[in-house]
Amino acid sequence: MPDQDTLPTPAEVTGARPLSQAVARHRATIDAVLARRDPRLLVVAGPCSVHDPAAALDYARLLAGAAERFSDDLVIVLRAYLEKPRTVSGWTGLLPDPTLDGKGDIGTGIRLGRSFLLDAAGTGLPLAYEFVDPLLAHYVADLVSWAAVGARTVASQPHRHLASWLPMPVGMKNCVSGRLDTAVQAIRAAGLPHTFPGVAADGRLTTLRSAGNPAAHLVLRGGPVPNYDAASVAAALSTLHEAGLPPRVVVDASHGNSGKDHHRQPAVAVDLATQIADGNNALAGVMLESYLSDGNQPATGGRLRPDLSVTDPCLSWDRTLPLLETLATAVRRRRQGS
Ligand SMILES: O=C[C@H](O)[C@H](O)COP(=O)(O)O
Ligand SMILES: C=C(OP(=O)(O)O)C(=O)O
Repeated sequence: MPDQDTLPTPAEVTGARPLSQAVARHRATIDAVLARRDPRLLVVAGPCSVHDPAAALDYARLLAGAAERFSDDLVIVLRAYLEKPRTVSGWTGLLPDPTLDGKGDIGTGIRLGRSFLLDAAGTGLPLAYEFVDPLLAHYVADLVSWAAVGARTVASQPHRHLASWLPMPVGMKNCVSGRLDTAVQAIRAAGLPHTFPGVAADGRLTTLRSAGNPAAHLVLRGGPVPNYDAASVAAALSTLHEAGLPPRVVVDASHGNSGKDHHRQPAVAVDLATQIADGNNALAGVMLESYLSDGNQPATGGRLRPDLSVTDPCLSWDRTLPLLETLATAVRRRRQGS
C-alpha cells in the first residue's frame, strides 16, 4: 500500500454549498436559544457515531418528526458525528475510516460522510458535529449548525483556534477528569481572534485569521463523578460568572454523566427536566446519545447491525421519544413560571 493518498480539495467536495441559507438560519436559532433570547431548549440527540448512513438517516427522519412535533418548546439538533476521539484506540469514525477496518480510506470517507450530512440536512434538522481533526473540518463545517470540542481535545490550541474561526456556536466540554477550568479557558480562547494554519478551498495550506467566536459555551459531560445535578449546574454557572462569561450551559446526559451506561440517561434527563421546570433558565441545552436500538456492539468482528451503535451505548428511539416529551413539558413550565 502506498504510504500516502492525495485527498480531494474542500472545493471539490463542497461544491456550491447548496444549504448555506438553511444552515445560517439554524445557527442563528441555536445562538438565540443559547443566549436565552429564545426560551426554548436546545436538544442535541443522535447516535454516538454514524457507522451506517442509511440506518442513521432512518433515525434522522424519526428525529425530524419529533423536532416538528415539539418545535414550540425544543430546538432539536441531530448528532451527526463522523469522527470519534479515542481514549487510546478504536474506530475513529466514518470520515477517517469508512470501511471500519482500519484501512483509513479518508477520500471515500469524506465523500460518503458528506453525502450523509447532505441527506440528513435534507430532513430539515440542524446538524451537530464534533470536530476531532482540524484538517477534516474544512470538508464538512459548512453543513454544521452546532459544534462540539470534546473532553479529550478541549485543551488543544489547534481546536481552540478552529473554534474561534467556526461560524456556529461551539460547545466546549469539561475534560475527562471532570474539571471545568480547561473548558472555561477554551471558551475564552475561542472568543479571541487568532491567526493559524488551515486548509483553503483549493486544498493549499493557508493562513486563517479568525474574528473570535462569541457563541462558545460550556457543556457539562461529567467525569469520574457526574455534574448534571442542580448543585453542579449552579457551581458551573458561578465558575462562568467568575470568568466573566454568560450564564448558560448545555448538559450531556451521556458520557461521564451516565457512566457510559445508557440505562442511566433517562434519569439524568428527568433530573434536568426538573431543574428546567423549576425555572433554571441558564440550562440552555441537553445532549442525548440516542439511536434506533438500545445499547451498542463491538465495531470490529463480523457483520454489524445497522441499528446499533458501534461506539458508546445509546438509548433506543422508543426510550428517547418520551424523554423529549418530558423535556418539552418542562420547558413549558419554565416559560409559564417566568
Ligand atoms: O463518545 C464516544 C466515546 O466516549 C469516545 O469516543 C471515547 O471512547 P473510548 O474511551 O472508548 O476510546
Ligand atoms: C466523545 C464524546 O464526548 P466526550 O468528549 O464528552 O467524551 C461524544 O460526544 O461523542
